[in-house]
Amino acid sequence: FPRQCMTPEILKSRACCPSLTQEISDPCGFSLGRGQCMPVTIDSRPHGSQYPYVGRDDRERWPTRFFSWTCLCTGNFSGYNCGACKPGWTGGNCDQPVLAVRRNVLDLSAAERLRFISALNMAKRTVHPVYVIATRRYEEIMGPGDNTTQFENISIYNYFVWTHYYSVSKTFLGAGQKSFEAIDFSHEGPAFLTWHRYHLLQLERDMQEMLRDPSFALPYWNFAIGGSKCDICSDDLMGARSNFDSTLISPNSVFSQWQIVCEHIDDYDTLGTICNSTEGGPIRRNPAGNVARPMVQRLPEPQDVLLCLELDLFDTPPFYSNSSESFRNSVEGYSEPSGKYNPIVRSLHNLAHLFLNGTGGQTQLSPNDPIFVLLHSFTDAVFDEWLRKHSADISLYPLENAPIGHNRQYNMVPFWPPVTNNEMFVAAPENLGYMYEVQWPKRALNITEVITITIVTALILIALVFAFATCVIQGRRNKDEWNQPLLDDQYIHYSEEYEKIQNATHSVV
Ligand SMILES: O=C1C=c2cc(C(=O)O)[nH]c2=CC1=O
Repeated sequence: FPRQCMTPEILKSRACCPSLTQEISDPCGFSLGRGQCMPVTIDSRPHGSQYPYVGRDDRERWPTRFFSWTCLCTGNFSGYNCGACKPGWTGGNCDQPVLAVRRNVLDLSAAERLRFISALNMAKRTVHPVYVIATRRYEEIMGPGDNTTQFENISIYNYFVWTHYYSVSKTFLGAGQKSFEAIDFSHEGPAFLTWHRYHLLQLERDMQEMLRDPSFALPYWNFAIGGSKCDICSDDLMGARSNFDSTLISPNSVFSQWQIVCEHIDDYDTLGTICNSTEGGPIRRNPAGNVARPMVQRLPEPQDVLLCLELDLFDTPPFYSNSSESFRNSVEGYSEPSGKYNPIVRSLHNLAHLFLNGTGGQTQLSPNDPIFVLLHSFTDAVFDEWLRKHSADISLYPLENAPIGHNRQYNMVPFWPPVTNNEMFVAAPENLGYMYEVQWPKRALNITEVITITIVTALILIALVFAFATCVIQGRRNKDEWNQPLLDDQYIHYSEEYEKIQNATHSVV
């Protein structure tokens, strides 16, 4: 939540509507016509049966356990106090369009690579200018004393890690009780794509602000290249493998110095606490090194992307990790790329995570490895291509009965101000101020097409051979017919000459 809202008084008031001017009684830039303080709207439709509790988790009916009033901004204004612009707009009045172009990280020049890595490193070291994180559940958020609350500052990049952690953490059911595990506000459901889209957009916008460059764009990693080589694991990009420890990053990369957050998952679950901003151990990464699971030692194939793009339905009941014929479940990677659910399969996004075999392969920790940013940028590019290719309408996104957090109108956890899944189910270039520069692979032919083309080619060849043979034979015949009279003429001619000579010879003799 915004730092400004974390005083005991504002928490108790249940309204987080900061002022944009210095005037306390002017919430949300109201006097400037930018917005006003309004009640939060929440999704009240039924969710799937996977989560059986009511009132046990702060993330239910998000964000109303904490706040029921928020800034609602007008026109192109947005943000926690309506001081920012909607994605795609910039300038003091948010009336200038801007488009960030997300490119293949391998296409960046040496200077662009350096700039991107330095920007990530700066985000890792810069305190988030707006948001602070809760380190306790709501029940324990106040104190110690009357004047404090359990919130901490965090860096821009670690905030990106923390929001992912918070969305996937288990439900604490009480001391000594096992936490409830079958809950995930950002995976295994339709919100997987919309949630991660907003997650990236938030980081991109935070970095744009940090760099004062509204056109800064996150690049992507096309992980669908097959084989077992991590092509972005070089020291000028995400860091090569260390020569000293094969599960660490080379000391020549700045990422070898990054320390991860949220690594004590078991402690949080047992104590009922929440990950804080304390940094700990290094990023671990061992691409293609999971010898116990040969299936995750290879990256997805280019054709896998094309297969999932063919699926017409965005998601299918039960809108979960066992959905079949679902574009979302295929690109997320719990089914075969062509849509068939298979419990032992890991494909596309999941396979890319598991291939990394380390920090980037564990859901509660994965964004600590900056490869996460590039991996999800490509996953989002596939989502955007699917939206475009199928001219997708919001009616394809389930309104109800998806797992908790995944219904169309649910406010994505833990983002503030509230933003629904609905709002991210739109084509990015026209609505969100960014686009992808991607060369999609060419479609491979299916078996019927291969057989048809082989037969047609064979028939054409036979026809050509036949036509050629006919021409040759015809040519010979014609040649005979043309030559015959000439020979005959000549023969007669020579015969006559010969006879004349013979006669002359005889008369001489
Ligand atoms: O970070 C992630 C790690 C994952 C591992 C799997 C899996 O299929 O086992 N899925 C994951 C998603 C992640 O986001």
